[in-house]
Amino acid sequence: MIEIRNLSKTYKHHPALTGVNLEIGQEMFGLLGPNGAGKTTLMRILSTLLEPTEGTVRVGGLNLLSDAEHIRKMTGYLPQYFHLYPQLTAYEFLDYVAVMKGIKSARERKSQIGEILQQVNLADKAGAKIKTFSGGMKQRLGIAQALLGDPKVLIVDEPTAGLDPEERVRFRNLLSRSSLSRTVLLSTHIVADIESSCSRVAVLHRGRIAFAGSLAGLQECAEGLVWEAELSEREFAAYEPHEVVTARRTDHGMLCRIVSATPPAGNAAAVKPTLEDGYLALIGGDRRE
Ligand SMILES: Nc1ncnc2c1ncn2[C@@H]1O[C@H](COP(=O)(O)OP(=O)(O)OP(=O)(O)O)[C@@H](O)[C@H]1O
Repeated sequence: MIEIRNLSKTYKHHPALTGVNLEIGQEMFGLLGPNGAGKTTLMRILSTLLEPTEGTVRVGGLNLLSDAEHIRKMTGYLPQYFHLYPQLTAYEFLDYVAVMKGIKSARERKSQIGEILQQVNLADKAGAKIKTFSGGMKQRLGIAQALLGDPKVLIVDEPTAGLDPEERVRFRNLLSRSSLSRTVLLSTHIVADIESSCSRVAVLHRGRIAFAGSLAGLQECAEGLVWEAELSEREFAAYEPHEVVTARRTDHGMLCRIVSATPPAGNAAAVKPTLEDGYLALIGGDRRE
């Protein structure tokens, strides 16, 4: 559905994306990366809001530059930060967005909005003002506006940051359901969001694709690099903080999970990597920043 070839974006002299190649089918695809990796830049390009400096993007066979208008109609986008009108009701807001998206028939708007409000579980809040909504309800309304027009591609930028665990699960399930009939591209730096809902994943690191493939493949990036060891408090304090994934106090010191090419001294045991270990092994020392 989406084909990205040799894509680069430079802001003045700052390279935000360099030589990105990716293929995304009709699936729920995760884009993982630390802050500043270039996730938002990539999503804004795919949403036709930003022009690339170099490279080509095809969406459903159409070229992003020459068919931008067509692609915009096929794409729903939920940005990381978006403006909601607090004085409007959920229904009024969605009706306004639907008009902006070119859905001219009032009857068609009413039917779509009713259906989408059901999908995002806000049907009983249609007449409530947005200023009374919780963070999770606002995110669900954000997805509702992106779903208007039944887009073939849904692009969602860090949607779960700031949500409580229950709302995060609810939101992830909503995206999974949406991906049954379309391509969903989910950007996040929360590994658990990818683990629970995506079929494939790419890791963006300093503007480059460091990995693209299955979740099992990402996990394997840390094969042979993950250790569990009980460290004394002194050994623990001497450790590079970015190499310690978890540390729990015990009667004898600290029980640590460590991602490192060299095993910790003493009683370290090699353990099976998790998806998070694979991601941390790839982005490595950048966690120091
Ligand atoms: N308009 C801009 N002008 C100059 N530099 C920019 C601009 N927008 C982003 N950048 C820089 O480009 C790089 C990638 O930014 P981007 O926002 O795409 O990353 P991100 O992975 O989405 O990060 P975050 O999770 O923090 O939003 C960063 O170094 C950022 O400072």
